[in-house]
Amino acid sequence: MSDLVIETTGLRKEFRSVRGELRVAVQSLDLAVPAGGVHGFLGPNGSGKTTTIRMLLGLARPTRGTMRLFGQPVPHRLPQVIGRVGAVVESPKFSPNFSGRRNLQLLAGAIGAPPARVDAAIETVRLAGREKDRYKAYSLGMKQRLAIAATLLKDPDLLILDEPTNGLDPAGIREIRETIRDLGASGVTVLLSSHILAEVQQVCTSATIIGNGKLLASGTVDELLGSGTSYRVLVPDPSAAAQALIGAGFAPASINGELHVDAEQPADITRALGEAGIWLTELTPLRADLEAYFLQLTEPEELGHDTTEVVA
Ligand SMILES: Nc1ncnc2c1ncn2[C@@H]1O[C@H](COP(=O)(O)OP(=O)(O)OP(=O)(O)O)[C@@H](O)[C@H]1O
Repeated sequence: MSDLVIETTGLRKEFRSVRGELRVAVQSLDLAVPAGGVHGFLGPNGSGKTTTIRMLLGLARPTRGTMRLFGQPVPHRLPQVIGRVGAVVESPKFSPNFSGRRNLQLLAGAIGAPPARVDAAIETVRLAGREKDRYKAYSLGMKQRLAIAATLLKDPDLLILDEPTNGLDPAGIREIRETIRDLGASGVTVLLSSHILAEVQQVCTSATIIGNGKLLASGTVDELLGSGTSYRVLVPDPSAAAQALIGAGFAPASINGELHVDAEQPADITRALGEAGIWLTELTPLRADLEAYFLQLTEPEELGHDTTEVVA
């Protein structure tokens, strides 16, 4: 049996506007989320993250393609696996005049979860000490953490969080990120949808990047960043340096009077130039983070929706 917690193949979702225009929200999406850790589902606004999540949870019907949760085909066998899945996709309805704890107790009663799980969930999302305050007195971040606590009541193996830090202030964002990291470390598989690159880089072990509903890249965050990086090399005599680098097996590019060189390690560049008697004035990594990579992948996609594959 597959050890993937989430698997989609050729997933596609089309919407038709009131004027009859076709919009392809998700196209040919192959998503593979391994068990354990926090998996980022990264894409700009409108790239199809929520639509994909809604299909996985049986809230929207795919136009085409297959989906599996814990190896079981969904939506066909969703009733058999949904008990293992917790999801925060939209703001859940809590009673404003009840405390956070009371709200969780009511929910636990409704789904038949053991009462002891309420306090465990409060502890996990770091609401202890504030659990007896009324829900309406909670900050947005606390409300979001209570929503996560609600999903923990059934002790899920998979937690799906759609943009959980949206609308939060920096302190709220930090608390949610710490909570998500804790959950990933505790053995729950988390799918974290986000349009924030830094968030995925900080919190996730692996990620899938989508743009315009299409898969752009997938792998561990380290793989996505790549072991090789491009460096900007500043030297007093760029043409002499370019000759030396070519002689050492590099392929330098001259861009606006600067040399850009791909290398596994910056020391490889320093050594090659040093051996030719050329001393650097500056050596700067050009793709130091996921952000540059993400922009490089998604920028052309921002131009418009590709509906060229619409013909069914
Ligand atoms: N019910 C719907 N009817 C028509 N179009 C829709 C519907 N739901 C989503 N879309 C369109 O599908 C595309 C993908 O939207 P989706 O909400 O899945 O993106 P997203 O990546 O979750 O973005 P965001 O972070 O802004 O929520 C968008 O162009 C959106 O307008």
